[in-house]
Amino acid sequence: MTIQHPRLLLIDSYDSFTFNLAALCHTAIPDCSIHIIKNDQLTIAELLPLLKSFSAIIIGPGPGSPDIPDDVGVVKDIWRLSDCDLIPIFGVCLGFQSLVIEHGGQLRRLRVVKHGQVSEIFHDGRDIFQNLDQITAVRYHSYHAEPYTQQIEPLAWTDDGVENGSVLMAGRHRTRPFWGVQYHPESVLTDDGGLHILRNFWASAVEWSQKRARSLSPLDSHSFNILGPSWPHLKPSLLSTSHCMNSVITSIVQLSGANVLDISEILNVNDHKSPFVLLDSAASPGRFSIIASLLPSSLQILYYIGDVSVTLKRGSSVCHESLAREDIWSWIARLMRSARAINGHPDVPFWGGLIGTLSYELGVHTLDVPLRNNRRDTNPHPDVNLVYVQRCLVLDTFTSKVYIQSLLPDDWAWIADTADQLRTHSFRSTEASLNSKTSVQVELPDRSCYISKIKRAQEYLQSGDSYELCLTANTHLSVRSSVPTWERYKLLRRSNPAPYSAYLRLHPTTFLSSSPERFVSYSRPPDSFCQLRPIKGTMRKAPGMTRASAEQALRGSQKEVAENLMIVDLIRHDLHGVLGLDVEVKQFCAIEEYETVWQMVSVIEGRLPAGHCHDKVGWEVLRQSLPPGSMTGAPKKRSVEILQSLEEEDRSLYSGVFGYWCVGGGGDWSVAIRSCFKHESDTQESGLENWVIGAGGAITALSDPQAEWDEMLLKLKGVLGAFGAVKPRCHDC
Ligand SMILES: C=C(O[C@@H]1C=C(C(=O)O)C=C[C@H]1O)C(=O)O
Ligand SMILES: NC(=O)CC[C@H](N)C(=O)O
Repeated sequence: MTIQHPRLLLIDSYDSFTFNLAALCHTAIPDCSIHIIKNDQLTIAELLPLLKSFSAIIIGPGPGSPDIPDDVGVVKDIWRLSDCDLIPIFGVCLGFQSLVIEHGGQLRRLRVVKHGQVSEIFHDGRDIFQNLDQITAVRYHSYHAEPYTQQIEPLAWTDDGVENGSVLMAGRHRTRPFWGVQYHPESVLTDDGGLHILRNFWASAVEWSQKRARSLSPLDSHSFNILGPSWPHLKPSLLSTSHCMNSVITSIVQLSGANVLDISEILNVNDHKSPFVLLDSAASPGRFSIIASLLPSSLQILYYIGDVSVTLKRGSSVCHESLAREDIWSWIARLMRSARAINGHPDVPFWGGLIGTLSYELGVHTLDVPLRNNRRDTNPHPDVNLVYVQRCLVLDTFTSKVYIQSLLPDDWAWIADTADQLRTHSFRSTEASLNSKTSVQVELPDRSCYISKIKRAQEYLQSGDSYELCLTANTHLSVRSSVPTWERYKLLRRSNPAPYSAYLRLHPTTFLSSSPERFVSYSRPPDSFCQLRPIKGTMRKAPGMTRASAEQALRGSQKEVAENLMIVDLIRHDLHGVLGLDVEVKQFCAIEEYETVWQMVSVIEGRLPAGHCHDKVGWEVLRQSLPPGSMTGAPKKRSVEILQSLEEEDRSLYSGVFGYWCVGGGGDWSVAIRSCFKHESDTQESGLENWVIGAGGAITALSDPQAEWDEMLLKLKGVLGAFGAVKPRCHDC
């Protein structure tokens, strides 16, 4: 066996932690290359001839049950390898359960399922636990395997006390080179039980292979074609940077007291017939606010999933450009490649570029999960709605500097004119008020129906199909009022100021946001790195509640930390999938204060390997990571399928993202929550505005249905403030 260049085959059962496991193997087994296949990609007959080119197989975790053939695919057959095909195998969670039950062990459901929980693992220091002290490790499982069989030797346990008693945590086959662990070695909170165990497995695998004089055949090109490139594989399109053709011109005005609302009004936000976009850092930790000055000729890009063309609007002129063989993501990337610009001010995150929204279903579609058949009848909103911004103002709320920027050649006259308008304007605090004639009807989700969905979600958690499900529901508002949407936004901003606030009037949709959650931001090359800031854990700001008590309630809660941990692990996987090895959790479960709630926020960062940089990398991360994990649950694909069956309507803009892609190469996209949106045809036809507000929360096995209903209402309440709507009743808010 060639130990210098080991080759691993990692079988993925559609889990959201697979790339974390690949990264751990890469660290544990120096110089190894890893090929990842799905468990239904090859039959055992197709796989067998390839095995001689691999040093070992890793069988990953996954949703479902090891005794359901569709859930494990080829894994079931792998244990039946004949002696001459034998190869060392290491199974994780679902992979381990399969190992045990295929060798005579019993599969049982845990009485109390363990998702995202840290447990002490006991072992007697033998075999793959050699040289290890007691370890703590993260568990994501609903089933466990009982090794009442001659063939499996138990190696580790945990003690769940009255909940589940002693639960098998690791074992090996007595005669064949098969090992496995029930816990997750790749989780960010697993200690030495992660890296060390894989190193020990590898040492045992090498020893076994040497004893058998097993040699490794080269991977021929035919096999390579079947398997695809090894991980980490950076897409060739990520390895070159476009040449910059365009230049940004900037002028800076120092204005004490400048506020984003006044600036928007100077830039004609009150002309409701025209599009307008504002990305507003209305609260800490937000810093820059971006206000576009759109032209009648500004390009608007609209796309509905399923369309073969993209709709391009410039004022009243509309045309359709065929996507030909491209998808919408590559089409946009190509547009931005030609728009690449230089020379903008280095302190300013946005110099011009695309601003707008991407729907939740756009991400669902990327995951290959079927959408509702009739979606276009019930959801008229575009799945992509972006405008190309050539002129904009960026307000640095920390320094009160306003950066006036243009991508148009020699646009100095507009810049000078705008600077003059700002200098002569007397800034005041623009107040919004509700028109007393406003009448609002609020159609809340039905409580008993929502609670029964929470219970159904929990059944999926019990059956091992998901570890966490972010269940949501839409609230519909019928508003008869003469309050323009801009005034409505000001009300929202006042009642629920948030770091990722936004006013996006992008016909046919108007979207108002008071989101606290950044999804992904990426800095401009050459130092491009990506940052994700998932939120899980929400606590109402009750009078007298201090940061310390919020911390105690959130960080001290096993349930809340588990919810957050699952999403952190999922996002690490999403990032490892695009960027390769360099992914790090920079902040775990910190408490942040917002206007009406405390939130628990983690920060995960990643970058391309040294020497590589590309202005498309952030876009690629976005494409591969939608919908946001915090809005789906884990494992993402199965969770999204379940949510599609539980939720009655498209989420549409809610749970998607909004933000920008700057011509300088950076970008920033926030999660579209605590937001509302409406379609312009509603108002035109009936004089009634129909607004939609989505809200929800992560359901885990530990969730109390009533508390989850209350949490959903709490999130909703922040947005209802913009409508002066009768507050929904809940026990706790
Ligand atoms: C589902 C929503 O929020 C999501 C769920 C959270 C939670 O479960 O604590 C927190 C932030 C969001 O990721 C929402 O605001 O509607
Ligand atoms: N993480 C996993 O692989 C979980 C395995 C299985 N779905 C269970 O719940 O037990």
